[in-house]
Amino acid sequence: MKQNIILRKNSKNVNATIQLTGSKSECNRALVIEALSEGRVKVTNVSDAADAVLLAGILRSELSGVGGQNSEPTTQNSQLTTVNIGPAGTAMRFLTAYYAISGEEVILTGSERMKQRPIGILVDALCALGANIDYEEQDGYPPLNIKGGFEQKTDLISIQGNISSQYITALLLIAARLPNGLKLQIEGELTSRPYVEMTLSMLQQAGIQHQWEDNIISIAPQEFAETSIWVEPDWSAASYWYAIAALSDEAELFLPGLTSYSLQGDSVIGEIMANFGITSQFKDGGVYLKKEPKPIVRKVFDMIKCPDLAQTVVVVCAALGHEATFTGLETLKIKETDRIAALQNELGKMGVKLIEKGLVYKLDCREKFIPQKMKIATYEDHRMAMAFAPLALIIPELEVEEAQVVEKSYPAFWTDLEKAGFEVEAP
Ligand SMILES: O=C(O)C1=C[C@@H](OP(=O)(O)O)[C@@H](O)[C@H](O)C1
Ligand SMILES: C=C(OP(=O)(O)O)C(=O)O
Repeated sequence: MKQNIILRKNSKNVNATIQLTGSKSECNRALVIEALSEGRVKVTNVSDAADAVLLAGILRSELSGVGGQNSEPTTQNSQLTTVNIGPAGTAMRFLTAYYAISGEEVILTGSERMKQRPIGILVDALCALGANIDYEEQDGYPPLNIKGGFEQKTDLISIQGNISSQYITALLLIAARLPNGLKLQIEGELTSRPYVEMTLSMLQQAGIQHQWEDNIISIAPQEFAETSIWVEPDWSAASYWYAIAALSDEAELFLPGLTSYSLQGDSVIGEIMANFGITSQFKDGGVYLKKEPKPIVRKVFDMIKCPDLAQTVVVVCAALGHEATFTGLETLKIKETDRIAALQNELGKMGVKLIEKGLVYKLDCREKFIPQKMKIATYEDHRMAMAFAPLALIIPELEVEEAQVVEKSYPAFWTDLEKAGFEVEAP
């Protein structure tokens, strides 16, 4: 279903309790751990995010011995199983490592955009370890033909750290199941570092120990523990509620289940949004957000540890006319869309420029205006839809194209906005 929606919000006050679904990142790791543990580890609070539901469908049908042959994303011709993970980047990367050691031969593919998202660094690392993987179309990109017959050639692998942390996570997830374990040497800067820490913490919850010394992470061959992993609510999803609070006159929001000790690096949104007068109070098993207006002084935001928050924070700054500078946006061009170009196009509709100067991006709000109506294109990117939606607090009629994109990580987003007093209508 492709559907545009129109958002309106009569008052600038927001008061609601919103139960967010489970973290897509945590859930995707937990599902791979569950599958690799052959059922010793159980996942609870599985996310509603479409990417996680898809991955659960694939991996849980494998667990039950069906081999996924009749499930939706998995099709079988005479010899080969094809697994299609659509737009799910983490699932693509994690399954590449998973199938590399599983012994099955599969074609692993995804959406047209997925075929433009690089995977060569991970494939090279897996092949150096002993996997047999061929490219079906373009070298360095999905679809992949992942063959059986893994024979470990080495336990020491070097990997470039600045393109995507997902390659590193994918390798760490399978490390304990490798006959000789893994020593992973990370070369250069490590982008999205909290996601690697999340992986190691979750492996630890599942009984897998590691050492991290300088730039080498080591995991010995080990058995998974008999345990369960509870998936926390999604802090990246929470960021849109912080943005709503930041653009409101008065906001009192309660997000149950979120704690200050999260595995998710995106929990830093509380600290970021404190600059915009949003307080976070952790009590009653969740977080209360409150607007306490104050002048915005922070001028520089480094997003290298939390790239998924970039669109949220850039849009809030643009809406408030706060001419901030952003760093750490290098990975945004290879996500669901080129997020830099998408931001530039859509912010341009309100006269705001996002100017690229090498690795630094500056917002120029000198020609900013607030239109009566604005139509936002979403570029098959859930975060474009959700990051721009809070603008309905300042733009009388905000149309969001292909609003179903939110399903990737937060399917209830539009109904949650209705709960908070937004009008959500078909055009
Ligand atoms: O490991 C993960 O769950 C993720 C890592 C990040 O990707 P990169 O490491 O490619 O920046 C992030 O953007 C993505 O949404 C989820
Ligand atoms: C980049 C993202 O996801 P993925 O890489 O898993 O497609 C995201 O959710 O913002």
